Amino acid sequence: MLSAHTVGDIRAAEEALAATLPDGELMRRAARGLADSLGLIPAGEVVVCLIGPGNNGGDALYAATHLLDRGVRVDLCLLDESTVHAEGLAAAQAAGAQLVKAPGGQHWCLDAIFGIGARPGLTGKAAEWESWLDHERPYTFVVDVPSGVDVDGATLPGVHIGAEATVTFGTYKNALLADPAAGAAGTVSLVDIGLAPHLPSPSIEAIDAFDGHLLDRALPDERSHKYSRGVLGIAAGSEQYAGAAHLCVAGAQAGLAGMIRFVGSAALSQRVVDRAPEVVAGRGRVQAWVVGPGSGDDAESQLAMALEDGVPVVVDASALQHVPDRFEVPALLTPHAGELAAMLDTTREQVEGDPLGHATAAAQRWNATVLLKGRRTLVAQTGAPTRVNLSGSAWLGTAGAGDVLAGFAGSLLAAGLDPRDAGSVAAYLHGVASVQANPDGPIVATDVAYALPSAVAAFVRGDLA
Ligand SMILES: NC(=O)C1=CN([C@@H]2O[C@H](COP(=O)(O)OP(=O)(O)OC[C@H]3O[C@@H](n4cnc5c(N)ncnc54)[C@H](OP(=O)(O)O)[C@@H]3O)[C@@H](O)[C@H]2O)[C@@H](O)CC1
Ligand SMILES: Nc1ncnc2c1ncn2[C@@H]1O[C@H](COP(=O)(O)OP(=O)(O)O)[C@@H](O)[C@H]1O
Repeated sequence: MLSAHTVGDIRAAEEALAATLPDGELMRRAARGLADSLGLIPAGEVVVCLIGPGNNGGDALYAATHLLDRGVRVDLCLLDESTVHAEGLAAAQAAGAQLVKAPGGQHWCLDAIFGIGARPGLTGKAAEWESWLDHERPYTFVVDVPSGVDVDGATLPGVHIGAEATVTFGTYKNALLADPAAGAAGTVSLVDIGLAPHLPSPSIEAIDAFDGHLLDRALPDERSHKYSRGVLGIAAGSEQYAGAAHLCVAGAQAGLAGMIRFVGSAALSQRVVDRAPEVVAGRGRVQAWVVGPGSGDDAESQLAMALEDGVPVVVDASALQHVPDRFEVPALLTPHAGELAAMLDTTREQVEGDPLGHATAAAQRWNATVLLKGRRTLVAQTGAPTRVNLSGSAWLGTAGAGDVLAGFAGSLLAAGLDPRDAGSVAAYLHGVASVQANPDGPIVATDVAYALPSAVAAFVRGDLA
């Protein structure tokens, strides 16, 4: 699991760690790690370092001494000569760095304007540097966090640096994992400065290939039978969106439940069973429900029916318009940004501008786990670190992919995972399966469903690493 922490928690941990170390040791570790991560810059090239007033600038100045040692040339632009990290500047200049008035002509750039001490938005000279970057597009590395982003909120309230790569220290920051800020960071690498023992529980987590154990308690064993593995009820699809029923069932069949019951019109049920003969049509006892994919006008009555059973429920698509005031059963709501905007009576742009804030608010508002779909899908639940999904690619933005996800998540819920694990593991494996189905190329939602069972197996075996 990758984890991110808030600025307040990082500062407290850095203080505790620094108290155990000689003066300046933390910055030396950061600078060494940063320089190692800049190995891509060939000797003889010129890198322009944009240096701000704090320790973030200090890190870059000490890293510059290592770059100069291996033959990279370094130009320094100072935001303010009177507040720059003086020892760092002296060290960089002694090693051969040149002061320049403004960036110009360099093909490589290091953003060390602000780190975790930043207020969001760049103005003045820093904003002028950003327009140069935007125009000239040198290959840009960021030190710790892209300058100008909202580090904890992961939003982009004003002018900010956008980069190819970010080198961060100690732990991830919210802005490096969650969108839209994560989109400005490029590829992120983490330098270990010894902070881990001093960090509290994270603000954000991301499942990775080593988290297959999350499925352990929902796996079948030799004593299992179809009922003990969990039965999933699905109320999905309609005359207008018959395909959603098939896709939701296909997603569910790739999960861990032992059986699926489908509830819908006689004609639709017949079509579902024709395609998936393992599915049982009609109501019966279930351990979880999925309601809403393609349900259209039937969504309200289907959700009421599912809630009567008092079991965990996945609420998707049209059923999201009919959620109760507060959920009394474990609930996983799976909106995309447009659907969450309608639920919260705001706009899609507002949700996309602050997914973390809106997903968290919705989780609190409805007493539910909220899985907000997008490039970086979030799974928010009050009182627990929000999970962000890092797997998948833009090819997954294809019709019906959400229906597959809802069915798959429901199947994990029926098999015994809680809504947060069910939603976040489902999003992770859905992304993995989409890439495995056709790396770097087009896919349809059915391809994702067909690739899921082997993604599940590889995750459980630890073979995705
Ligand atoms: N702590 C440690 O032990 C370690 C820390 N490390 C490194 O230190 C970094 C944090 O350093 P830092 O605390 O000095 O903050 P940093 O972001 O460099 O600058 C803050 C200054 O910028 C100013 N300012 C901010 N926003 C602004 C704006 N929009 N426009 C204009 N001005 C603005 C702000 O002004 P103020 O808000 O006070 O008015 C203040 O003067 C961290 O990211 C990592 O790189 C590593 O070495 C590992 C060990
Ligand atoms: N740019 C993207 N990168 C990665 N995943 C994406 C991207 N855009 C959409 N997705 C994923 O694709 C799926 C789309 O679901 P949804 O919007 O509900 O589509 P549908 O209603 O057609 O099923 C979600 O899992 C979402 O996270």
